[in-house]
Amino acid sequence: MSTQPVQIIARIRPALQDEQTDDAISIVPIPSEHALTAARPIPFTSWVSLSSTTSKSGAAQIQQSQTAFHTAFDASASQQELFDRAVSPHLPPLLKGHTLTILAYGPTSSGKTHTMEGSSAEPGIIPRALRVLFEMSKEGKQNGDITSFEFHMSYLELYRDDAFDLLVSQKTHEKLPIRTNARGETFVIGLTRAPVESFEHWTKIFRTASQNRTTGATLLNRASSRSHAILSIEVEVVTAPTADTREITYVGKINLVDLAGSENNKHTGNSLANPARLAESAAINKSLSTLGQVVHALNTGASRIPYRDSNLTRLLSASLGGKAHGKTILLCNLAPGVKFRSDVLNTLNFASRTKNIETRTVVNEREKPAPIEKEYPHPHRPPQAAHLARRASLQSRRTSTSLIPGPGQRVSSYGSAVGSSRLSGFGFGMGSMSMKGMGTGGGGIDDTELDERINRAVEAKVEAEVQRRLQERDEALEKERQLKQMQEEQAQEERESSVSAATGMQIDNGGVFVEDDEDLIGADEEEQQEEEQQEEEQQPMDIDQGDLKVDVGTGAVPMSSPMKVDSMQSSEIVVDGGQDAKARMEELERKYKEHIAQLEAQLASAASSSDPCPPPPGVDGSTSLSSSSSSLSSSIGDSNSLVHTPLTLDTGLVGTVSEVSSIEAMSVAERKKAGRAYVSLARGYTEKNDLATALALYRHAAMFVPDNAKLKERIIDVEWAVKNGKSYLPTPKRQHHREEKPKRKSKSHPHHASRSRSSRSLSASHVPLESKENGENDPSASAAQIQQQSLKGSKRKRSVSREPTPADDETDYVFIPTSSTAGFGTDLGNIDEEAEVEVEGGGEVEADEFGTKILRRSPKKRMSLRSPSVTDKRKMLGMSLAATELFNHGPLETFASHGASLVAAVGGMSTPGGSASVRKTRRVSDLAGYSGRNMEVNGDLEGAPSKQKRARLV
Ligand SMILES: Nc1ncnc2c1ncn2[C@@H]1O[C@H](COP(=O)(O)OP(=O)(O)OP(=O)(O)O)[C@@H](O)[C@H]1O
Repeated sequence: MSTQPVQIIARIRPALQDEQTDDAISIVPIPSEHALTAARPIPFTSWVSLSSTTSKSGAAQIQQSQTAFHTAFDASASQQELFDRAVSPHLPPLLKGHTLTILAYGPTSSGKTHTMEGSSAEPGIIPRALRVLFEMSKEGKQNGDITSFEFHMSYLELYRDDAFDLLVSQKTHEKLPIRTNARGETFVIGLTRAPVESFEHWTKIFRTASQNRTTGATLLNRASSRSHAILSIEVEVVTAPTADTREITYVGKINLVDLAGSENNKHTGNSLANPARLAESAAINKSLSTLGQVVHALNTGASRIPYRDSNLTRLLSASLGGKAHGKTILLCNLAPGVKFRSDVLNTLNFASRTKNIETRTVVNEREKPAPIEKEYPHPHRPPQAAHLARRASLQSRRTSTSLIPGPGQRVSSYGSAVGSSRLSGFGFGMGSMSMKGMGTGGGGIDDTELDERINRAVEAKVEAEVQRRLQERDEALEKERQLKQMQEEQAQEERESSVSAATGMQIDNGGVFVEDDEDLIGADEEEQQEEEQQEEEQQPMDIDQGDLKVDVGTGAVPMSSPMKVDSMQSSEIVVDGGQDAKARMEELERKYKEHIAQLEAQLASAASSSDPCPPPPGVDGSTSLSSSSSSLSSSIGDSNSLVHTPLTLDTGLVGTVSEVSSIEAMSVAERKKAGRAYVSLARGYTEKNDLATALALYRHAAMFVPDNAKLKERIIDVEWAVKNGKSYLPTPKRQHHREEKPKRKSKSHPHHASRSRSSRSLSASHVPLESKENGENDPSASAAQIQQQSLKGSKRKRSVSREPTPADDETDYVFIPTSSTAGFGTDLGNIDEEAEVEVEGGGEVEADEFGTKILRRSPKKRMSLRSPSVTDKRKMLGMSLAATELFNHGPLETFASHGASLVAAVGGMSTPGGSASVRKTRRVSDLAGYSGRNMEVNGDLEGAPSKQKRARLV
């Protein structure tokens, strides 16, 4: 591919009327010796000499400049002479697929428009070139060299750097978008591409279009062009086939650019009085400045050519520099006179830089595809066919760089342009075209395809943008959701804390729990944790947004209606489900009390009879819990709805079918809890020496934990004692301090104080069972005494007067309720403070940090402190509510396995608290069975009775 420099041509116009003539600018032919003696002939023929001038002070204002031009025309040169010497020689190649670009450059009023367009009397380069092109085409057709030819034209102006279609009426034309594709090819979207039938036809179109161009009057030019005008003529010529070649289609193009002139506002008279004119001037000068920068960058070999800095340079990029192809002529119009000296100097400098720019010569041709491809489809294509096909493919590829579309679909609004269409693209470069014949030739890009490509590209970009925004929105929503979830979790934790506080259940370092028969059931620390975890997983109880939904796992009886728990209430659960719920709770409480009273009556009856567990009223002996016909579970609830079939387990225990099935449905943790509850209850009877009842309860406990060896041994021991009429008292339980769990969540809450008080109320409810019947050892009474004493003392350290009781010899530890004599409801007001309490009269009372005081009679034995986990508390609450619900509505099967044990455990400890003062807090927590389990004063039930134990028992 050959290259060629930009042709630099100068033309100085004659002085106009009223213009002074001087010799400031002169054209001097280059002496022959300069041109011919050089080793390489100098292609320039003329020098344009700019004489120096001096100011009044004598200093040189403008240095003399001599710029060599390929061709220079003085004021005497006619339009015809200019055309013949500078343009005409370059036209024939257009019919062979070449591209020619002519740029008219120079200051305003230097004769650019005159040179390009001219007048009817003195036509300029454009009409002359068109006439010649038509004539050559016709001549070629006449002599048979050309089969056919077609002309198309487009005409646009860049007004203030915006493109407007001059083939559209100025009233309706609108700014057209200019696009540059990935290959750096620039085109104008929607530009009309009008077919031209003849030179006359073209003249008519062009004349009308030129009237659409924006012009304005300045001091220098009454019809000054205010825009850059670009006329593009495409010439498609189909040559006739010869003996050696087939039919070839050439697509040549000539771009004729009439640039607006650089303006000196001092000379043109543009002022603030006419801001629009100033803006036009600024736009013109800016675009020309960018053009100069582009030329300078090309000259200096800069890595970046600022084509994109203006639409003018974008559109001229195909004619200037790197990717430019075709021949480019820079026609520098010069104006005479001192007045134009500086503008002329700038033009000369521009020309001087431009002449070093080279463009590539590219021929845009397309040979008619050989039909052989159809006759010899691949892979059986003969060598000749393959060669032709490859050649055609290469041609197509070469022409596929074209941005000039084929016949457009859009009908031009240009009146006389019959069959005209809107160009969807516009380009300058050689070979940058795909003409009408391209479609049949299979190469190039036609209008439709180009539009489709553009649409696809735009759609892809739009889609990508939409996707990006959607993703951003999704991310924002996800963040919002996560934030909301975090807030909900936080709120729920606070609610749980509040609920725990309301029920008297501590989340952190809760109340004191005395380890009872855990060892009997086998709940060591590790197992406890595992159990809690299991509970966490199995426990579907959910506290959400104030709705307390209770489900107690496998033995679950969901609440028929979620109750709102108002966490703001302390000391007791306040059912915030309206008056109905409140009434229902009161009804449940009433029924609960009735059952407690009933149970106590049964127990009292059992104690006075030989049957340790007499059936409740209305229940016959078949509904037994044990072989001794105890019917504790059946005594609770409506027994008529049960099928009580005695069932003997391998433990020797008997339960009902329904109860066994319910037990089977329970989780391991639930079974253990139920077992512990029964063991606790049994212990109470053991300590009352009601061994028959205790045995029945132990056996029933074994139904829940049939594999517990310790429990089996306990049963054997008790059976032995019953059988032999001996008393039996379990060895005091080994005590140990269970490590308190770290706080799960400790959040600052305004109700912490009340929460603590409520928890202490629960702690105060931890009254040992043995105190029930032992008046002297009644912890309530003791607590009253101690409390009265403690109130007299200091907050931090008080002396407590307490007389040793006989029971102290048997019971190692006594719980001292600190809240009230009844153990519930009344706060002392000083229980927030940790206190050490000295016990007068032997022993000492310790208080945990929550105020629950423990009388330690023997320093050898200590209480075991354990805090319930959150899971415990949840379950406690859930089970208690479920049990309460079961009282009223639930199936007895479930209640028999859950509620019976719970209520039974509660029944053994309720009396000390005083039923009259039972509050909801107590009711709920007690119903959970937790209090009964943990309040038990222990004996050590580890292992089978030793010989010493047996001896003692005997
Ligand atoms: N070679 C010439 N012979 C006679 N008159 C000329 C010649 N060149 C220019 N003129 C006259 O000079 C005046 C200005 O010319 P023209 O409008 O072509 O300048 P221009 O460079 O196009 O100005 P602008 O940049 O402001 O559009 C016109 O009246 C035109 O007829």
